[in-house]
Amino acid sequence: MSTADRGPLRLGTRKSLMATTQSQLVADALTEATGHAVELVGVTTEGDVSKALLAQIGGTGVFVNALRDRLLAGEVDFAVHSLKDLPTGPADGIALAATPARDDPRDALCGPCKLADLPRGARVGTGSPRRVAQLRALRPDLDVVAIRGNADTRLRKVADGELDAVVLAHAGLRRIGRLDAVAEVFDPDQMLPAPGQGSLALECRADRDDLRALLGTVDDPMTRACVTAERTVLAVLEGGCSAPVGTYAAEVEEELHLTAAVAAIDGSRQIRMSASGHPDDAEQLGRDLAHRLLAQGADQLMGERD
Ligand SMILES: NCc1[nH]cc(CCC(=O)O)c1CC(=O)O
Repeated sequence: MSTADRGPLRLGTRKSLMATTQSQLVADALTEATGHAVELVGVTTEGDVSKALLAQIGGTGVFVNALRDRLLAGEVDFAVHSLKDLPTGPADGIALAATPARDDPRDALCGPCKLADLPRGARVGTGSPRRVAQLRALRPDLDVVAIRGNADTRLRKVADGELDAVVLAHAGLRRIGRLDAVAEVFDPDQMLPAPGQGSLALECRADRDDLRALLGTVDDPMTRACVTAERTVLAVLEGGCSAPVGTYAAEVEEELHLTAAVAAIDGSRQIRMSASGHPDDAEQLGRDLAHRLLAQGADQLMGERD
């Protein structure tokens, strides 16, 4: 039976506002491009129910595995993930069918003022070692507090006065309609985003060639090149989404320009490097840059915890 005979395509998604919003965006783009109706199927993942800090429950895969299980069981046709939540390793039987055009990949400070204007010792919340390390490098005096929960919950801690500010992904804030909370968008020179941040991933079963072709209609090749370079850095450094690794790849005069940094969690040191190459060589570009970081002592920096 071909895809066209099955009725609406079933899109597996997490149930948070951010997830359903980005899934609906993809659904609409697919319907527009192919004429196929798409229906959202909400799935609860381990990352949605666990109260542990992401770094403690292992990070990689907690938002993703339940969706992949539904794909493999044939209960949904494809899934939409935030690409930065996807582990870098391949998943058996699963294909990355498309990476749509990327949203703003940068991090944003949400609070009453810009980072430089926060008072000494201000309490700033984030659960990500990458953001912790870079915040401490920028403002060693801050009290950086570990938090988790969805973006709305984190913003509420600022509104309630429990925290002075939080750092969140600009793309996610836009998707939940909360750009009003943004006081400052960090330039990648100040804070390098997580590999794949701001980008979405469409996955389906690897044996569904019909679906792979259909989903490929919303793929953006330059986004794929950028996130491939970024995620290859992370893979070579053997870090998950909770590693203190920041990356940023973008098209500059038809070349792919990649910057990556590894930071000590206490903010005391950072190793940062850049490289350029052809977008077709994105993986090689990422691999070479990661090896240059390792040659400068990146693995030792990442091993340090406080
Ligand atoms: N860690 C959870 C997560 N996964 C994707 C996003 C934001 C949206 C994106 O990067 O595409 C977020 C929230 C955040 O980091 O602020």
